[in-house]
Amino acid sequence: MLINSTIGSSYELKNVTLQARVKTVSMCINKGQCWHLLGPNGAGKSSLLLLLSGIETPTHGVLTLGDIPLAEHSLAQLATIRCFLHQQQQSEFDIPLFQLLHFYTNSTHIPRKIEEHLHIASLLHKPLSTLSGGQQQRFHIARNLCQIWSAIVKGEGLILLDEPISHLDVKYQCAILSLLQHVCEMGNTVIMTSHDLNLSRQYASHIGLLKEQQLVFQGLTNEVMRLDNLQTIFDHSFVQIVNEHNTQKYIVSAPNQSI
Ligand SMILES: Nc1ncnc2c1ncn2[C@@H]1O[C@H](COP(=O)(O)OP(=O)(O)OP(=O)(O)O)[C@@H](O)[C@H]1O
Repeated sequence: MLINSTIGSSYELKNVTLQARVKTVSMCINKGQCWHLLGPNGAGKSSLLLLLSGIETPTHGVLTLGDIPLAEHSLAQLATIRCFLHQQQQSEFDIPLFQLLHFYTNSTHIPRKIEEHLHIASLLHKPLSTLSGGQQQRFHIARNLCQIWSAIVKGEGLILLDEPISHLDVKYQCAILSLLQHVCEMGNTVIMTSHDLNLSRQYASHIGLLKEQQLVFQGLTNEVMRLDNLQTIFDHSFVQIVNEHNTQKYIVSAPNQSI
C-alpha cells in the first residue's frame, strides 16, 4: 500500500520523455502549489498532464510521486487522491446528471464549496446532452472534484485539469480559478493547462511555458510571465497595459509588431 506515502508529497520529474510528445522535462511540483501550463497548440501540455496523471508512462527518465515512481502507485489507489479532467469530455451515458455523478463518485452529494462556485444542483435532473457546452464543463469539473473531495478537505488532493476554463463564461472562469486557488491554500496541488495568459497570471502560483514539446521556462508566476518569455514561446508580440489605478497589468497581443 503506497498511497499514504503520497500524502504531503511532491512530483519530481527528471529528464522525463514521452515519445515525441514531451521531451526531457525536469521539474518539481510541491504540495499546495497551483501550476498553469501554457504554450502554443501541440506544445505538449496535455501530454505532460497525462504523464502526471499516471495514464501515460515515461518512455525515458524518472517520474516520482512522494519519492516513489508514479508507475508503482496503482491507478485505483491514485483515483482516491488524484482527479484528472480530460480536455474533451465525452460520456456514453445520456442519463440525468445525478445518475452520472453517482456512477463516478458513488454519491449524489455536492459539497457546499463546489456548489457555491459551480452551481450544479439545479442541473442535476437533466441529461448531459441537453446542457450547453459551459454547463457540461461545470459538471465535469464538479464531478472530478467530488471524486476526491475527502482527500481535498484533508489537503491531500492532486487536481489535474486539461483546459478547465474552456467553454466557460468569464464569471465561471473566475469562479473555478478562485476555487482552485482556495483548495491550494488548503494544501492541495493543482496542475492545469490554459490558453488565457491574463487569468493564469492572476491565479497561478507557478507557471510552466512549453514550446515544441519542451518545458522552456518554469517557476514563480511573476518571474516567468515576462513579455520576452511569452514572445519566445508564442512567436508573437505582446504588450503590457497597466490599468489607471496602476494595480493590474494586462498582457495583450500586439499584432502589428513583428519580432
Ligand atoms: N495520442 C497521441 N499519439 C501520438 N502523438 C500525439 C498524441 N496526442 C498528441 N500527440 C502529439 O504530441 C504533441 C503534443 O500534443 P499535446 O496534445 O500534448 O499538445 P497541447 O500543448 O496540449 O496542445 P493544445 O493546446 O492544442 O491542446 C503534438 O505534436 C501532438 O500531435
